[in-house]
Amino acid sequence: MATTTFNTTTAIAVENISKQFVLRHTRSIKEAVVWLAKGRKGDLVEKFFALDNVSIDIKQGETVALLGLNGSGKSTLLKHISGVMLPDSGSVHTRGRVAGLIEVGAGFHQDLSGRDNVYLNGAILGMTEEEINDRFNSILEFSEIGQFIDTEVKFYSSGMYLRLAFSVAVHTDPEVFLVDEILAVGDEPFQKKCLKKIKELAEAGKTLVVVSHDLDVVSKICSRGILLDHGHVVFDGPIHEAVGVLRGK
Ligand SMILES: Nc1ncnc2c1ncn2[C@@H]1O[C@H](COP(=O)(O)OP(=O)(O)OP(=O)(O)O)[C@@H](O)[C@H]1O
Repeated sequence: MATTTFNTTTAIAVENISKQFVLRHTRSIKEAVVWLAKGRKGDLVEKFFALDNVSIDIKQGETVALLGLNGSGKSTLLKHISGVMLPDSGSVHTRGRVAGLIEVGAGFHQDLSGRDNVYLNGAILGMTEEEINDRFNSILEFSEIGQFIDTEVKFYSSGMYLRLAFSVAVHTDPEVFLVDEILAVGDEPFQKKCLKKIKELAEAGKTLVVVSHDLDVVSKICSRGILLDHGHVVFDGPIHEAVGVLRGK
């Protein structure tokens, strides 16, 4: 059994986590009747491991890419690191403020304006009202939302959500920054701006965990690659080697 110790240089310690989900597929009435007739023996629902005994130790200031084919468990692992999902077994410890973009619109209230959502989202991410007041103009400027800041966010496009959510997240001054594939909904100039900001965070010694299928981009911003396959870590090492393994080289 792998063990990770949470020492002073550790930013994220994932220890032996497992997560099972129900394999959702429809059952025929016949299958349900047979199951009932047999006295409800066995499981009518099938489960599978989205993460199977995963352990990772990420040091402060490391830039890490979670790689793998569709459904390999990358987003599930990132959600465990962010704390929005809890493991069935094992534990996750993080040091300092964790922020980032896991799902577009998460932490946003549909009926509130962009402005109110900046305060709501900022508070969820651990900023005080004063901190948000001080940074509000900078948040608005980075997002380029302009006059739409007072529009209810239910009328925002997915790119506008992303702009505001990313802008709030980077302004929380996080120790650990997490980014899922969602940058993809931004237009090219905004994506470039986000990547520049992500690089700045890395250069400032922040810890970065990125989920992406864009192997060229992750090769530029990350130094370590963790490759997942069916919920298992199958490779953990330098990014260029990880990309090579994934590409079958
Ligand atoms: N809430 C959920 N309930 C049931 N199954 C889920 C849930 N979330 C994820 N899964 C399943 O867990 C597996 C891993 O999903 P995950 O989103 O972590 O993969 P991924 O590596 O990020 O994939 P992709 O590259 O396609 O985004 C998939 O089979 C997915 O269908």
